[in-house]
Amino acid sequence: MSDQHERLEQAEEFLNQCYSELGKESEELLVRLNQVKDDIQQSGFYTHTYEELVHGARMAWRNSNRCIGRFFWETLKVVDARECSDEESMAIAIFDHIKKATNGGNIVPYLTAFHPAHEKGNIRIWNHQLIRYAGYVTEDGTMIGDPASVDFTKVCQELGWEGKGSSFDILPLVIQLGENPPALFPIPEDLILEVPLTHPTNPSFEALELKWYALPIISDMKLVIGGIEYTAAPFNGWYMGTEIGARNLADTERYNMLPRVAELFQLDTSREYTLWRDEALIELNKAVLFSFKQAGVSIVDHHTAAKQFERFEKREQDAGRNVTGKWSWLIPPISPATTHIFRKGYKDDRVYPNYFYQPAPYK
Ligand code: HEM
Ligand SMILES: N=C(Nc1cccc(CNC[C@@H]2CCCN2)c1)c1cccs1
Repeated sequence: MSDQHERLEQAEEFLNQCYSELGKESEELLVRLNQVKDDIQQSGFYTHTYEELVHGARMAWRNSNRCIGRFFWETLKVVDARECSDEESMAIAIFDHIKKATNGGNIVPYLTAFHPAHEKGNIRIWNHQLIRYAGYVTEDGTMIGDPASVDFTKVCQELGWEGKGSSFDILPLVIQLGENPPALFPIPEDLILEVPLTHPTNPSFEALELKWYALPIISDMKLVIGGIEYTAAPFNGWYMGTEIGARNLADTERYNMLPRVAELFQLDTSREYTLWRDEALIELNKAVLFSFKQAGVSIVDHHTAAKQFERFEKREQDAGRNVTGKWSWLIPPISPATTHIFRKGYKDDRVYPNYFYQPAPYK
């Protein structure tokens, strides 16, 4: 099938569902379908109305099989940045996204949509997340910062960026428009909200000098709505505590903090069966949730998140829609069997609109 015919099919499927969910009259839908059919036959492309873009981005979140946070899918705010045609105006739109989404700690889920593929040049944001810590391997092979960022940190250095060399250097924004060379923008420090980590009952915890950033904002996925591909559409939510406490700071191939936490709590690390790793994990996750709450920064624990997901499942059933999911991502990394998710099966079917991985623009 030609990609024009394919795009028309995807457009019709999306518009039918979108207009039905928005309760629009069939007359309005028919007019729109004819217009889109003409546009695609003329140019192989069509442009979403703002309303279609907003609802499409929300549907894509609702269809994200790996996301436990989908209860809030209808609250996603969408900024239309499709007019941005140069790297500077994109950087400004991205800084504006960070500011509005952070909202002093009371995080608001936002998505900013830059112009889709097919128009002007293909836009890519090279960052995995807009706010993330750098990773360095020193000459003697020691690791500083986030090991997950080592490759991207090297790319930023090759583009002329110089980090301070600390464990928590915020990486610059890297934007590429079409075949232009990538443009590099340090993120203004006053836009970055961070939470220093303390423990509710162990005051010596702060000696670890740990912190994490408040705003998780994914910037390397592609939003596909009705056959139109938004290759730069950064979106943020708030963190689930385990992402920071059970993975980012705990994984041996990330900040690998469990031995240091065990030492602080004087746990017996001589044998696995003392479950010192598990105890250190719980203390670290308690510290993350406690610190974010203390700082007035939105975060959700994995038990509450699972309960919200259960309410999402019920509401989707009531709406006559099947809930698709990827079990291995939906269960939390600690105490998974204490959630209802553990005992359920989910079909990992691909439903559109949705968010997708795309090849790294550098390597
Ligand atoms: C509002 C609070 C939210 C919470 C607490 C939340 C929670 C999560 C968690 C814990 C994951 C698994 C991440 C991992 O294990 O690396 C995830 C995945 C995902 N979420 Fe959400 N989410 C939220 C909002 C959003 C929003 C606003 C969107 C998009 C509009 C979204 C789309 C996704 C997608 C596409 C994935 C899969 C990412 C991948 O495959 O790597 N989520 N979410
Ligand atoms: N809370 C969040 N966490 C999240 C969501 C999507 C993707 C990610 C990052 N996932 C990739 C990492 C690295 C491999 C496995 N997990 C985190 C959100 C980020 C943006 C919106 S919600």
